[in-house]
Amino acid sequence: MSLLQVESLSIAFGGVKAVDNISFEVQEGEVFTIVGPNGAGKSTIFNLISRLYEPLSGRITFDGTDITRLPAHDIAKLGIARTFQNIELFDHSSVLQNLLIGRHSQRNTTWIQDLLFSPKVRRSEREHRLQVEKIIDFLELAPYRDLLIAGLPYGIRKVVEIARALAANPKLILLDEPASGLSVEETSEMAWWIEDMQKDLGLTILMVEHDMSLVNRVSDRVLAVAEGKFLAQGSAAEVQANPQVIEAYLGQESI
Ligand SMILES: Nc1ncnc2c1ncn2[C@@H]1O[C@H](COP(=O)(O)OP(=O)(O)OP(=O)(O)O)[C@@H](O)[C@H]1O
Repeated sequence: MSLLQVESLSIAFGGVKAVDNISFEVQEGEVFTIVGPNGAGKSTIFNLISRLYEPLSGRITFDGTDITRLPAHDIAKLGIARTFQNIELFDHSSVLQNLLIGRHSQRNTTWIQDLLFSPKVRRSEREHRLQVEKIIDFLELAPYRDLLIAGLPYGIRKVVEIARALAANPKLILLDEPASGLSVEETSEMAWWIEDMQKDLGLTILMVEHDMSLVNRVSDRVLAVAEGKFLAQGSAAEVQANPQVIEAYLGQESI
C-alpha cells in the first residue's frame, strides 16, 4: 500500500523550475531514495513534502490525506518527521532535552493544564520521558543523553537528529543526506540504523543521499532526478545503469 503519493509536483524560483512535474509513490515499510546531481531539486522535494515550500502545482497525499496545502505543524501531527542536511538541533541543550522538544507535536495538553501541572500533564510528561528513553536506548545514545549537542562529535549529532525525528513518533521519516560528512565507518553504522528503523520499528523511510554505498545497501527503490525532472526509477542497480542517469552525472562526481 502506498503511504505517500506525490503527483505532478512543481515549484519554480525566479523562473527556474527547481521541481518540474515530479511524481512518485512511497510504499508502506520501504526505503525509497531520491538521487541526483547537485541542484537536481532533491531537498526542494523534501521541503515541499514537509510543507516548508508552497508548490506551484501538483498534489501530495499522505496516508489517504491530501496534505498539499496543510500547514507544516499539522504534517508532524499526521506522522511525518524529517532530518536536515545541515543538522538542526539546539546546540546548547542536551541530547535528552532535544528529544523532549522533538516530542512537541505529540503534546495533547492545554496551556492551562500545563500551567497547573495537572495530573494529566504529569501523566503525559512521564509518557514523553518513557518514549524518549526508549529512543535513546534504540540508537545507543545513553552515553550522550545528558551532554550538550555543541560538544558532541559530528557523527553522533547526525544520530541525535534521527533520534529527534523519531521522538515525534512518525510513520514516515525523511532523511536528508544522512551520510553527508560521515566517515566510511560512520556511514556503515548509519546503514545499520536505517535498516533497524525499517525492520524493528516498521518505519517507512524517504531518503535523499549522494553516497551510493549507503543507497545500494538500504534502498528498496530509487528515483533519479536531474534539473528538477524525472530521470529513472527502479532498483539501485537499474537506476545506476540507466543511460540518462549516467549522462546527467557526467561532469559531476561519478555516481
Ligand atoms: N529557496 C530557494 N530560493 C531560490 N532558489 C532555490 C531555493 N531552494 C532551492 N533553490 C534552487 O532550486 C534548485 C534545486 O535545489 P535543491 O537544493 O533542491 O537541489 P539538491 O538536489 O538538493 O542539491 P544538493 O544535492 O546540492 O543538495 C537549485 O537550482 C537551487 O539553487
